Amino acid sequence: MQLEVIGVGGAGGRIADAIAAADARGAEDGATPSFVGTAYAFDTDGEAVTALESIPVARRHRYGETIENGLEGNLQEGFATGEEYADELSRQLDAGQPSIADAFLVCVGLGGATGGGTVPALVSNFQRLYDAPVYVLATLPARSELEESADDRLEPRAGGGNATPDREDVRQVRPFAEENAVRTLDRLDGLADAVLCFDNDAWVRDSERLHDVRDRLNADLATRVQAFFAAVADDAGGTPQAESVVDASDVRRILGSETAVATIGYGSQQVETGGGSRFGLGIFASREHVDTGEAVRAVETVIGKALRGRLTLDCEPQAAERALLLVGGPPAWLNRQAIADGRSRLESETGSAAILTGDAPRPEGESVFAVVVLAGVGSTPRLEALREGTRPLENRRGRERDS
Ligand SMILES: Nc1nc2c(ncn2[C@@H]2O[C@H](COP(=O)(O)OP(=O)(O)OP(=O)(O)O)[C@@H](O)[C@H]2O)c(=O)[nH]1
Repeated sequence: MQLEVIGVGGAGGRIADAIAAADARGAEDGATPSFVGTAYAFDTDGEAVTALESIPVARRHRYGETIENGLEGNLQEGFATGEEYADELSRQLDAGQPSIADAFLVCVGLGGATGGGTVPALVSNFQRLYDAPVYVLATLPARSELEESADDRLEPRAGGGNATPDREDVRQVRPFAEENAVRTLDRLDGLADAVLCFDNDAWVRDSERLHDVRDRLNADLATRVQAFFAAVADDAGGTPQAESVVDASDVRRILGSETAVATIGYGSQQVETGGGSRFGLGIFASREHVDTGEAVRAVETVIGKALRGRLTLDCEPQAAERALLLVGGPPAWLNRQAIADGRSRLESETGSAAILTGDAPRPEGESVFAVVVLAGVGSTPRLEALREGTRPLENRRGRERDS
């Protein structure tokens, strides 16, 4: 499946960059089919786009030249900027092949103003211009961002003890991040076909600051995005030897077109492939004999990890209206019965009959993996808490407006 990947704002750009990097690595070592058509990064912050590594410079676009260093959390300004620049940004996609994309994946960190402000107008434009679905990949803010910690205040500065926070530190404290996130989600309602969520709060450990670990988080997220979309067949002939092919229209059915929230689970395990891989010997891996019991255990293990490990957004499987299971790896390891059992397990854990299963043979692969996509998960505890946390403020504003 081919995606146009568009990162907007600081987080969006970095996540799109991490996805582009994963795609390039997969294509280079021949283990994973490429799934990124063209990747773009759009930001009001010139420094942030300059710092990217994998998206070609010509596909990075700084907009809003009069805005000096990003919008620093002012979402109202963000929405106005988004409306103003959506056409300019949409035109950037003419450099790629948007008309043949199977879908658009718009990446954004909810909580800021640039990405959260621009993405609704951009998604609306894409819906008008193209037939393919527009999925939003959105991070939810970490609670630790909401206020400055004592550590931040006391942290010694290089060159001698000045506790005045620099610009980067100031931007790590986002008191309105949750409120902004909810407002952007509300704006996306009815515009995006689906919203794939990644909850920063659940992925940052207590002792860590998001800023310090964001590359790790982005790489983890990119791994999941790649495992999912690269396992979906292209129109151009399907995944080689897949017994059960899932294509872009199946993904469309699972993710839906009504801005359903989706979450991704992932598990992988290295397996013995008889030494073949990079140098074209991988074909032997697909032919070699693999002990059936071992193959069954590997498939069961990765499906268990995908279902019971950490999801990109925590939820109970039974909250899902629809679900997709993709199992990939060296063909000899893809035990059909174990995959069928995984499907039954997914059916019973979600209680949903709307389940699709596919396999993704990777002759050059050295691990077995499973991706579970739970879609239509509704209001998860985390999303509810976000909305609850921001409600008093909204009510207060409502009352202020009314008075
Ligand atoms: N996973 C992840 N989350 C990030 C990253 N950077 C920022 N975030 C999250 O995304 C939210 C928005 O931050 P940015 O994307 O930098 O903000 P922006 O859209 O550029 O908007 P302004 O800085 O307000 O102009 C933050 O509140 C964080 O929760 C990142 O690299 N990875």
